Amino acid sequence: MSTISSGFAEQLRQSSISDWNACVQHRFVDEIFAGTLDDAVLRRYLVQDYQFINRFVALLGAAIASADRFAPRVTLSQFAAMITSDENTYFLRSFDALGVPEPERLAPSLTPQTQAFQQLMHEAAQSLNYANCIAVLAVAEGLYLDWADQPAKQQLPLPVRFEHAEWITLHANDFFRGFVAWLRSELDRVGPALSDAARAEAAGYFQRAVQLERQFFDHVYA
Ligand SMILES: Cc1ncc(C[n+]2csc(CCO)c2C)c(N)n1
Repeated sequence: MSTISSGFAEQLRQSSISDWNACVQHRFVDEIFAGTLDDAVLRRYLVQDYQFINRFVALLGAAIASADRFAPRVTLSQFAAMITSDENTYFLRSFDALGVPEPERLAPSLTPQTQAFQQLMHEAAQSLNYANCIAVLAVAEGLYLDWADQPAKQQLPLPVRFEHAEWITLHANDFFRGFVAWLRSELDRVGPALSDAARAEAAGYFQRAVQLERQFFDHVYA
């Protein structure tokens, strides 16, 4: 790694900076803040995104299992409890508002982009390697914090519809800020102790995740 002035988390982000910024500045982000997102786009996005949660919770479980000490197990368990309760209702209420029928909520046909992301989360979980798991979590969470919590966007009034407004506030709040800061501090903590090969492996997971995030945003417009 070339940067000496920053920790492992920031080195990883810099290694994917063009895809990272493309996500933060994506058309989807501008449109959800403006409240102008096309319902068909939002619907494709939410239907596919809802299929994340299953593998995502399994990935959290693998991070809990592979952590090197008790404190991170507690933090990750508390986060798992939150996302398996509060977040679920946003999807269900949005599906009601958008008229998404039951089969499409529960078992939609998965796009290649969704399948690729599921596969990545599955591989990271199966590796039972804490740095790999945290690298993928740091993208899935950190990128969402960075698009939702931009200072310039926070000046704007929230969009009127809850489907837009709550998807922003779910990812721009103090609890989520704290969790993302903790994920980054975990990467900084464990990164320096890794072998070069293990650090490269974790970096590979991180970079693949950022690429897939970008493709996921793009593909709901296709
Ligand atoms: C493609 C895609 N990438 C990341 C997230 C963000 N995310 C996934 S699970 C989770 C935890 C609960 O908020 C968060 C923030 C997403 N929704 N969709």
